Amino acid sequence: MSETLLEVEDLHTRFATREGTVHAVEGVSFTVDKGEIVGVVGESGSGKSVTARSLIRLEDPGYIERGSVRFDDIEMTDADDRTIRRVRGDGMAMVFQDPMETLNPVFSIGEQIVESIKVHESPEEQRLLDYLNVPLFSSRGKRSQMRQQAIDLMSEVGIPHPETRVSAYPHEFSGGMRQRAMLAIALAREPDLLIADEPTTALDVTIQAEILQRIRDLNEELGMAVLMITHDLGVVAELCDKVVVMYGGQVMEEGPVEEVLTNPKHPYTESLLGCMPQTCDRGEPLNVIEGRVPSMVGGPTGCPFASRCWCSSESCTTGDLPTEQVGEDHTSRCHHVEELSEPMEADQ
Ligand SMILES: Nc1ncnc2c1ncn2[C@@H]1O[C@H](COP(=O)(O)OP(=O)(O)OP(=O)(O)O)[C@@H](O)[C@H]1O
Repeated sequence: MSETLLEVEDLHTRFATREGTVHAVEGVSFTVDKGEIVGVVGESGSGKSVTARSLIRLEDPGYIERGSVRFDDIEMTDADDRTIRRVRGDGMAMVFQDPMETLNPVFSIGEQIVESIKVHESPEEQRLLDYLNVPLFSSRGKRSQMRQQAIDLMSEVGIPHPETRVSAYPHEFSGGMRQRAMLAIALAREPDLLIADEPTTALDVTIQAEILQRIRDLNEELGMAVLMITHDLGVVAELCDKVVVMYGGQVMEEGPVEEVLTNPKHPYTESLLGCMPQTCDRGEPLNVIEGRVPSMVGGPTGCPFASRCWCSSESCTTGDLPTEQVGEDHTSRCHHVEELSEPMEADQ
């Protein structure tokens, strides 16, 4: 039986703004099992990044209002700084869309990977010795061993000539190489869960495919679970075991990838599928979902997708959404699941 690694339950994350309270994450629940690859998909502004950041307690300037994030039996929502640091040291690691958010321009890539190895090997000691201004690994042997580890990690993520590039600085790397370097920094912590927030969005398709392949290899070789945040259902289809479809800060549909993509049970998922280049006619403009993502100020009333949905009714504009069990491990939060189309034929 699969073992749950991460359990998110009824998570609410808010931002206090001048316009009012932004309900960025509104009662999100899902799980990630050990070794599983889960995709979180949705349009821009649907709450994917804020959800991901809340898991690893990087929600600031937002705040978690309520709900639970249990990682390997640790409750993250009220964990102290030491516990959070320990989890970030070797439990959950995050890769961001913009590598410059993580990479420090004044240190070489190699130094930054070594720093990550140190944090993984000894998160508590590191902190104390940093405070005392004493280097943790002072012996020459240990230093060269870690440098070699950094080179191995760079080679692992597909950086060519790692022996020379270990001394290079972030500005000397291309976008794709920076993304790989960031992956190496995250992997140095040997995380049980890698959270990857749109790690390939800014890259061209060939490099995107290579990085996704690396992530899949690492998942298979190391048994590392992955939470892949993306707006691209193609990435989900290629990489993930399970998918969580988000809209308006809420989970609209969740289930095994093959099942959700061939037999969607939420109009929003159907709409997203209809916008994939693969489902549009050649030479024709891509489909778009009419209307706009709703403002999240003040929180939702009814289904956030109601104003853009072809099958919405009065019941959709008020009250809470039902969670309908539509298959084994497959749920949809829609009043009209029965009205949605039949499963697609395999040859379609
Ligand atoms: N610092 C902030 N202050 C106020 N609101 C914020 C802040 N960060 C995010 N939000 C709001 O939270 C909501 C969810 O944003 P989030 O970045 O999680 O969406 P997303 O699905 O990840 O989109 P994208 O794919 O563009 O990153 C949006 O309405 C956004 O405007």
